[in-house]
Amino acid sequence: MATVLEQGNISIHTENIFPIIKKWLYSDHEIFLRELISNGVDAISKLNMVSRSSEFTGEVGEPEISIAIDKEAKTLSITDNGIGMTADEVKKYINQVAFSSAEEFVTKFKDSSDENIIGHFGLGFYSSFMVSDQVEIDTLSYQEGATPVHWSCDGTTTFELSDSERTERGTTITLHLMEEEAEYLETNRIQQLIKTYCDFMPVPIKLDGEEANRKIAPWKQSPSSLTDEDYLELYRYLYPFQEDPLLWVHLNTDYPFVVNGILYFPKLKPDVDVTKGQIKLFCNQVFVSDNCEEIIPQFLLPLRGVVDSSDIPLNVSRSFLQNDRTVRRIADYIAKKVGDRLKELYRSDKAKYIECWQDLGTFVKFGSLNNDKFKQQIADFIIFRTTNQVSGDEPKVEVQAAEDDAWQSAEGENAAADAKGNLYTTLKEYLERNQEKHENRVFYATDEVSQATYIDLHKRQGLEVLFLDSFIDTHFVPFLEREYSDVKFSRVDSDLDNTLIDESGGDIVDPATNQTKGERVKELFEKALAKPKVTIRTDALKADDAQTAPPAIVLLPEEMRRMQEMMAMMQQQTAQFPEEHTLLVNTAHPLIQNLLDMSQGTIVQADGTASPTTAMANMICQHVYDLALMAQKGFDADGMKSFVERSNSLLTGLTKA
Ligand SMILES: Nc1ncnc2c1ncn2[C@@H]1O[C@H](COP(=O)(O)OP(=O)(O)OP(=O)(O)O)[C@@H](O)[C@H]1O
Repeated sequence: MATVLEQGNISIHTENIFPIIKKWLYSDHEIFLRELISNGVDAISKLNMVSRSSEFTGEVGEPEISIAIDKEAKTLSITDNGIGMTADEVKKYINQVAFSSAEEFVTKFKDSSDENIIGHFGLGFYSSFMVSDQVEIDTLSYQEGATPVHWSCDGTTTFELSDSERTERGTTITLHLMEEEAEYLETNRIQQLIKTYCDFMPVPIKLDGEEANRKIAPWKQSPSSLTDEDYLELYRYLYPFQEDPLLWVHLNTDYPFVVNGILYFPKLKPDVDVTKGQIKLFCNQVFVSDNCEEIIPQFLLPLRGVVDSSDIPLNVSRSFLQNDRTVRRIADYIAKKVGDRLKELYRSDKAKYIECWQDLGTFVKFGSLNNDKFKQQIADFIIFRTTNQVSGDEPKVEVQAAEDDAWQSAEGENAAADAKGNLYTTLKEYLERNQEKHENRVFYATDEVSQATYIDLHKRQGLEVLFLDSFIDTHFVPFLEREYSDVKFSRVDSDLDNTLIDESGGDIVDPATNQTKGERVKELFEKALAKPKVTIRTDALKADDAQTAPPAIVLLPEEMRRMQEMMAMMQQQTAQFPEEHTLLVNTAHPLIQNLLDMSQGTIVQADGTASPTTAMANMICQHVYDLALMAQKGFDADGMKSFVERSNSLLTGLTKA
């Protein structure tokens, strides 16, 4: 073991460290006002504590902090009618940097009050030297027989303590502002600082005799004492000119840490940068910062509102915060409360839940992708718009008031409708409902317009389709597949389910050609299209009336399409329509039958060119293909050009006498 040569205390040279404290302790000069007003509020809280403990029997009076500007003398003064200081206390707490009275005080009076003390580090007062050449304190303690004290310091390590003329209990701090800090002699500037930092402090702050702060912090009140209007009013005040929020969560806990706050779910605007938090961080009603990024879990950043906690260490580096155990537990607590609120809304007012789903959905999905605990908490409350219909011509479910269960469709199934009559379901309900028809298989659509033909095809055969059509769903489908590993998710335009195919007719071999109908159609299209990358598949699609199913549809194999989408996303491009795809020709459609009949009559002419009928049949094949592409929005500019040209020549051919 090494021998200890010497032990001792590390010393600090005040002359060297003092300029650092004054200059670098806080990044913004303007926070000096927040620190001095906080000290005033603390002094008033302390007086309340003392008076409740019966140590002080005098008149407490109306608490007040007043700010006065003297432009001529270039001074700014902050006066409170709080506890004041004796000469000894000034020596103890002011002359000793980094020595706060808070701990001593709270320990001594812990039984007599629930007041919060803001300052704890014993540094805030010295921020006044960031903007002043000289600072004076004029103070009179509440203690009986106390004499008023005057303290003055010009920013060096020497001070002066003398008697004062003061007659009223409390403290006045007078700052002699530096030349370059003259902005703090402007009433507007001070007003703005009070609004920013001290608006919700519980004591009236008077500037030029007028009260300049709101005083009431609704998040510190009990939720039962607040009306919806109170919550909305606070939101409108904090975020003016914004649409009203969808709903809110009131955070309110004292143990094992103190957190109060109100978080609002805003309507998500596409132009809002969700990586930049808009939640305001407070500590004992004092505004600290406009971003809570280190404290709030990332997926909650789109939320707005207030988080107020005296347990978040504010004077440490922000990156350190993320690793702080209490901060992590606070973050978990907030996430859980948000999940609870959604769960509660889902259970108590589904109509509203659905109404908000457009915005909530993105948020919930983002949260599920990013936070495991939240995912587990919310899993059963993720809903999807569905094609599931109320049977027959019965009217669709009306959105109902909370007391009625809007989830119940006319059929008594678990689905609910929004104001437009669109029905919603959870995945669990979908799987249960469709267990017999297609167990562990989910059909989904990502674009109601371009996939309309396919959706219709599924609907007509009684197959339920879910809409996964928001931008986040590209990531959400693979996530669902991981979560429900035994369930297969197929987009409506990928491989068709067997239930959509009519196998009753069989495909009989025609003795004349020795080919089945399917084989003949395939050959016809392969020749006409001459596109080796397009696979021709033939099937008879089920339909009540053969005309209602399309003559052909384009299918994009699920895996291949996803791969392409992913590549496009990585290259930050929009996915192109894949060259490789399948054209399913519906052999049950009369048009295809006609086409086959027509092509049978074709003969190769003596000069080797195709007869007019062959040319027409080719054109129709191409046209059928283009129509299928069109239904899929799979056209490019060249495709559109040749489609128009061909349409014109087809019509010309048809109109020829
Ligand atoms: N207006 C005041 N009235 C009475 N006491 C005061 C006043 N201002 C400061 N003090 C005393 O001086 C001490 C040091 O104040 P300072 O602002 O430096 O630190 P703090 O408020 O304790 O902590 P923090 O650095 O977190 O603000 C306080 O703890 C308090 O005892």
